[in-house]
Amino acid sequence: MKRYLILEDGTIFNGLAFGSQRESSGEVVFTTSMTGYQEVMTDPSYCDQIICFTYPLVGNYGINRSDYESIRPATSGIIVNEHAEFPNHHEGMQSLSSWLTAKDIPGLYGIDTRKLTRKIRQHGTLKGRMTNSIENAEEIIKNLNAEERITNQVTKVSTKTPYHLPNSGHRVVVVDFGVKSGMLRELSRRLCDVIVVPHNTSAADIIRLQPDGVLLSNGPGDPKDVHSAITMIQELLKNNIPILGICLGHQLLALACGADTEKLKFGHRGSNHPVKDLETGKIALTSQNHGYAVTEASLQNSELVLTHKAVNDGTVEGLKHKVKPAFSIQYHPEASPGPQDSNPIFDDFMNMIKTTKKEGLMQYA
Ligand SMILES: NC(=O)CC[C@H](N)C(=O)O
Repeated sequence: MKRYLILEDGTIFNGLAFGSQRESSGEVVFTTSMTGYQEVMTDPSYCDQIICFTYPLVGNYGINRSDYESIRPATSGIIVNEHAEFPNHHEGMQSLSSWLTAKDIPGLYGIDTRKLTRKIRQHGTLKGRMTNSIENAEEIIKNLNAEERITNQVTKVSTKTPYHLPNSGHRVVVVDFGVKSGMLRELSRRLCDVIVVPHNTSAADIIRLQPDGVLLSNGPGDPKDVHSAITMIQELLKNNIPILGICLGHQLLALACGADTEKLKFGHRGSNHPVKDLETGKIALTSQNHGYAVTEASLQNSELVLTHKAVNDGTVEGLKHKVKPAFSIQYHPEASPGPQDSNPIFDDFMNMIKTTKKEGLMQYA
């Protein structure tokens, strides 16, 4: 069956359908990850986005039990050059195509994904619609241009109720803005007693749980949509609760500390983004998925210090608080998918918790 991608600038890509028959719209973004498509598709930060994979063949090892980053994928659709109909891997449970059908996610294949990627790089991310016919293309293009930006995706993907992953170590409250399972896995590996709470939980409710530390998770959309998080974070800082912010969590920590964020032209999505640690001069290859970034110039008026920078475009990748036990990074130390270079970030968080506990700085009232 034919399927089309119609972009807001009027471009139409003709391809073929796989997965769900449903038509859908979203912000069209590209990822340069060469493997790890299951982790990418199930990362809640892709909510309401259509993901174009630049790697030409996707699906060759199928879908398995262990690579989920969330149970309910939130992506609006995927675009590949070619998908493997007959995957081959000992852990593979089903093909990409049958999984997309089961999850009601539309797929488009057989288009020149290099051309689409170049277009996004030149123009910036574009709104698009995956359709099964182009009869109404003009109207669709008009609607795409008239549509407001999608907002408040965090409310769609955050847990509605708190849940507990009991263990014997530090108690870490994870504020779920769309958390990837990889972050929970990394905390559990370090024996943390994890309590995951909804995105709009107040500081008072978090403090009542007597956390040794708080992780502000990744999540979809514009950080400026997540108003309730700002006062929550400011209160936690006042009480000296150790904080690690990752991706959206990093952007929210920045907003709470007086810095600003901006939308990047086409963002960073992939598993090969070099990031420089400004203290050590070392470069790590990192996994990334973000469309917004903290504005470097805005750090002047904030309580934060720049710690990491992207090597490719010089944007802000890491921050730490001048006096409070809090730091944050824009990339993904849990990888999933991607290189493990930054995994010690979770150990840095554990050490910050230990020091703050030893100094008896946390206030729970
Ligand atoms: N992965 C994330 O947390 C992404 C953060 C934010 N939604 C952005 O696109 O920049």
